[in-house]
Amino acid sequence: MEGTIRTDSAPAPVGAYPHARRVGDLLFLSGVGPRTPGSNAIPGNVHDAGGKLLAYDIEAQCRQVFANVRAVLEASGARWEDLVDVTVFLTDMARDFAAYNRVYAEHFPDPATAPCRTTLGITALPTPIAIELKCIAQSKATRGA
Ligand SMILES: N/C(=C\C=C\C(=O)O)C(=O)O
Repeated sequence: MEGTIRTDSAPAPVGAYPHARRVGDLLFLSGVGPRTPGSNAIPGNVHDAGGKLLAYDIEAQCRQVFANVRAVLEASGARWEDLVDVTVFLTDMARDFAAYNRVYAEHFPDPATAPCRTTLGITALPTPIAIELKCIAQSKATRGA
């Protein structure tokens, strides 16, 4: 079955898009960052009294963004192992690649079964986050939405 997926288990979209869309046996996820579902808080972010971002924790953001991807997959009836392609956007490649790469490997310990991956450095993301993931999974509609 084809259609869109939206779930309260992942951070609310910041625009006019669903969390995911199924087309045949493929599931396309919208870009998702490390906002906490419900509160929208970004784990590890430190702000001054005026709300200016003073510091962030890339490891905490990585762990939350992977949790958010998992939540969208599960809401779609898919599993972590169904991921086939992951595009990762980092706002500061020089500062964050090593920590991100380490946490990534914890989540995909075996390269033989891991999804394809592409990592890009970009100048900005729509929310005050340092990482965003764009994922495609293969998952039969019979397993879920
Ligand atoms: N996917 C988009 C933004 C996601 C932001 C976030 O999860 O914090 C978009 O604007 O296309």
